Amino acid sequence: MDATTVSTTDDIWSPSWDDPFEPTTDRDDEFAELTDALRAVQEAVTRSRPTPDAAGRTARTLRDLAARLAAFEVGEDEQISGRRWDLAGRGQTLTPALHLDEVTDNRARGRVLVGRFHSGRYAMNGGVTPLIFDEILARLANSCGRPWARTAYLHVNYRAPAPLDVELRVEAEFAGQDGRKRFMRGAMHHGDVLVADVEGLWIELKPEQTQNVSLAVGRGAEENS
Ligand SMILES: CCCCCCCC/C=C\CCCCCCCC(=O)SCCNC(=O)CCNC(=O)[C@H](O)C(C)(C)COP(=O)(O)OP(=O)(O)OC[C@H]1O[C@@H](n2cnc3c(N)ncnc32)[C@H](O)[C@@H]1OP(=O)(O)O
Repeated sequence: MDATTVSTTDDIWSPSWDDPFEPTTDRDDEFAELTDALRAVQEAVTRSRPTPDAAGRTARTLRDLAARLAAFEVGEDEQISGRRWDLAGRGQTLTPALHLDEVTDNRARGRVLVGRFHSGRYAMNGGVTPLIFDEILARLANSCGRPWARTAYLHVNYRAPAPLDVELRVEAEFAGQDGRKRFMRGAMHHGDVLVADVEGLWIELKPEQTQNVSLAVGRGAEENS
């Protein structure tokens, strides 16, 4: 079968794959594998032009997987996604996987490669650049045991289109502190080309600001009703 032929036969779309919910012992980092696979699905869906039949079958498979994972649902403080600090991408798939090579108390360096899933037509989508900057600046702002701080602003300058499928270098610098305010700077390069730069402000949270804001919003709504 050549690469342009789309097969809708059952041997392709009902593969005899391992049941992912059967316990196995031969994988050393199953959750990392799960998020890598999810990224692969995001990329493959974006790159494909399936027949309606193939799209429908794939959708049913994905919905089935979502329903089966729902059996393992936990609260946000117990979830793994976003909290795997040891992994590029932290076990989440919203932000492209950022490989951090260095984080000190005042500098951070990393690498990222984005595919067509994050494309804004032949170059990185403009909303993705702040996601990557937020990731590296937040990691630096909150590094070395500093109390938690949240983003107050990110000012991004887009200097050149960011190419897809090549490694981009991302750097961050702790530019200064004034009380609870932490001033951050960052830049993204492709080779020698400056793709974007950023200034950001992080504000150290007061203890009451580290609570679950969704619950606070819910309480407010009840009180107001
Ligand atoms: C337990 C939580 C932990 C969270 C952190 C996780 C980090 C994990 C690390 C790595 C992960 C990788 C990636 C994940 C990223 C996650 C982090 C985000 O993206 S956070 C989501 C987006 N940001 C928000 O949702 C903030 C929403 N805004 C607020 O909550 C408040 O505005 C807050 C806390 C930022 C400030 O509110 P106030 O009431 O505490 O502060 P006031 O007293 O108004 O201001 C303090 C000083 O800051 C200045 N300021 C505040 N906002 C400013 C602004 N926008 N521009 C300029 N100055 C501002 C003020 O003028 C003031 O300055 P003067 O002390 O008078 O000199």
